[in-house]
Amino acid sequence: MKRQHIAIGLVANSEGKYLISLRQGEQHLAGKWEFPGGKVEAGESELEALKRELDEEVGLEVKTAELIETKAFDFPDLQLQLSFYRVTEYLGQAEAKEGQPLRWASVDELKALPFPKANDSVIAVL
Ligand SMILES: Nc1nc2c([nH]c(=O)n2[C@@H]2O[C@H](COP(=O)(O)OP(=O)(O)OP(=O)(O)O)[C@@H](O)[C@H]2O)c(=O)[nH]1
Ligand SMILES: [Mg+2]
Repeated sequence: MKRQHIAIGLVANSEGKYLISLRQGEQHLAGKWEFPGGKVEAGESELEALKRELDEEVGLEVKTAELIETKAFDFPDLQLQLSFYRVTEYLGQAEAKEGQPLRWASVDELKALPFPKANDSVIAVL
């Protein structure tokens, strides 16, 4: 099985709250909250994927981002390599472009909401 690379964006607003959305329906890990992001496609860098995914999912234009953590995470049927980026500069107003529930959450809220297991360590350092 091939390890799937995923680029994920941590976007904070002026109140220090982070942008999250709810995984739904048919999606892997439906019912969990997540930071916007998705699969790095062939020929794309992680940063390019991060920019494309945040535009497609939440309508934000990422200007600059810094890698804060990368980790491998395995499910029985799926192997992931997750790269978490802190988005340091962006343009636009967040909107749910794929109809997904979208909200801003404080760090305390992040700690209380259900996230995929792979997110534990990155939430802990916020
Ligand atoms: N976007 C995102 N994915 C996460 C997070 N944590 C985590 O384990 N994942 C996992 O990483 C994978 C990301 O895939 P995705 O479903 O967002 O990919 P995508 O946007 O390209 O979706 P698509 O397949 O609908 O085109 C999923 O298996 C998801 O469960 C997170 O915080 N954000
Ligand atoms: Mg996605």
